[in-house]
Amino acid sequence: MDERPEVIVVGAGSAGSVIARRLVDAGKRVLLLEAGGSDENPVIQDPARLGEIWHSSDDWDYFTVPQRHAADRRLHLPRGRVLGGSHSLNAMIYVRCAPQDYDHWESLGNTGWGWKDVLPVFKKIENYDGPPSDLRGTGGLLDVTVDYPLNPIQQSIIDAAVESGIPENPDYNGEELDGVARQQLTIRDGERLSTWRAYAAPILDSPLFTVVTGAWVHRLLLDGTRVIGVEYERAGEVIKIEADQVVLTAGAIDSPRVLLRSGIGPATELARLGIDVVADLPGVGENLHDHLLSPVIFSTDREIEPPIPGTGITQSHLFWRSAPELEVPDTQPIHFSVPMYEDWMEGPAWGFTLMGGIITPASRGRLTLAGPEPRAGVLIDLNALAEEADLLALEASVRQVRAIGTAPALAEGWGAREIYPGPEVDDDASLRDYVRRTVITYHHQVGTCKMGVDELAVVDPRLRVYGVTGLMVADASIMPRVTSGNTNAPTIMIGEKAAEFFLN
Ligand SMILES: Cc1cc2nc3c(=O)[nH]c(=O)nc-3n(C[C@H](O)[C@H](O)[C@H](O)COP(=O)(O)OP(=O)(O)OC[C@H]3O[C@@H](n4cnc5c(N)ncnc54)[C@H](O)[C@@H]3O)c2cc1C
Repeated sequence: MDERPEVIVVGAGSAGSVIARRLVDAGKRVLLLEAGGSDENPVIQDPARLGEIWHSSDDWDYFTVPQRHAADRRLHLPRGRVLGGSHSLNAMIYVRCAPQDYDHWESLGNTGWGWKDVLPVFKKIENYDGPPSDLRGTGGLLDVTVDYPLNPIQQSIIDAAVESGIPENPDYNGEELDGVARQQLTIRDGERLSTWRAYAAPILDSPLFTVVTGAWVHRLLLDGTRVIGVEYERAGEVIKIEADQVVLTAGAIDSPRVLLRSGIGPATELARLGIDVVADLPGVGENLHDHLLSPVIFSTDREIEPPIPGTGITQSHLFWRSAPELEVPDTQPIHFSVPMYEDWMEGPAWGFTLMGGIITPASRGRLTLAGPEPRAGVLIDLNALAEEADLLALEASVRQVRAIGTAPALAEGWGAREIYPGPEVDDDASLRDYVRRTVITYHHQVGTCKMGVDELAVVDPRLRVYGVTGLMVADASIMPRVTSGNTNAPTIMIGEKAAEFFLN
């Protein structure tokens, strides 16, 4: 870019790609800085190869600190370090989540974020190929498909859930979430469709748009409390670049990381790290939370087919309330056509996995810098399963999917036999122990730069960072409370809202 950018967007992930597109469309000169590289790797584009990218150079490959309530294990937190961000390595499931989630955000003082406000944004995003509905969008940039072939085991899992008393829901993004359903996926022509591909890549020819990959932003540049640009490292060189505005879209781990390195965060902690305090914002890195899973793995009498080309290893899930009085479903089991063994597990090559899962966690953790240097790393404490309520809900979800595995469509249709937890896990205490030993992330970290009007809020309801000017944060980190379901669609919505705020 020869001319000075008007806006620097940091991170070409789910939200950043959307914001960049909308700002360029509105005539802004945008520089998009992405730490990772191209998304041309065929593993990324093939929906069936989900997971192969973990621990590769396209994964930030974060780990938590040992989790006290999860058998002292360090949980792996893959995050996309590549164009498309985590949308380049996620399961592509599109869930708008519950209307009550957004009404709750609004009730916290976040005017403009209620369901009535965000529903039109979701409709604008979508190009949905399911049955027509006033609640769904069809002209958006992001293809959302339900029109794909199901692996036979996935159809049997849906049938078994119905046999267990769970209603089938033809559109969990419609009237209500509850029920078992085939997943709606962001796939186009059999290939992953990230927001990078759907929004940003088509405007690469624009003279207003510059994308720099391999550009790892170390910190913000400030003039007093005014953000005037960023400092980034590329191929060993440290580069400073100025702009009128900076939008941080580095995700729930890296956005707070950049803020902390820039002196924006809890004053006492920054002082301890030897970082000059620019703005004392005690909420930066706090309120970290995530959805959690625990696997139930079954063997089968007959071989399960590998994924049909262009489809993935998970194609169905269900939303269920572990207590009927709950306002929204608190569990979301997800179903895989393969056995998802942990390192210490063994079993046959084919089988299937029903993951028990919780989506309204009460536990809250935090993250902070391990040291002041960019490479010092980050200490991530999810505090997984710290709250009894989370354990109870996850145990209920595991019990439910164990029962689904015994329904005729699976037990008789496939000879399904539970191998993990297995028959020896037959009472409450051993189930609790199993859940603590096997809990893993659902990959939905949020909340570390939360939006709000209280003393722990990092951004205001228009996503401007408190205490400084010229800076927005607009990604999954701003969610005050995680949505009841997968976080990609909500994050894309946040990107769209951020662009609207920026331009108006
Ligand atoms: C394995 C996995 C599976 C998932 N499955 C699903 C799913 O099926 N459905 C769903 O709804 N959600 C899913 N999620 C969650 C969803 O993908 C995320 O919530 C969403 O992508 C978050 O978007 P974001 O914009 O906040 O961050 P990201 O998409 O992670 O984008 C952040 C970007 O910023 C870049 N970046 C970070 N730091 C810097 C820096 N300092 N300088 C420059 N660039 C930087 C990163 O490389 C990245 O490209 C999954 C996540 C994972 C990891």
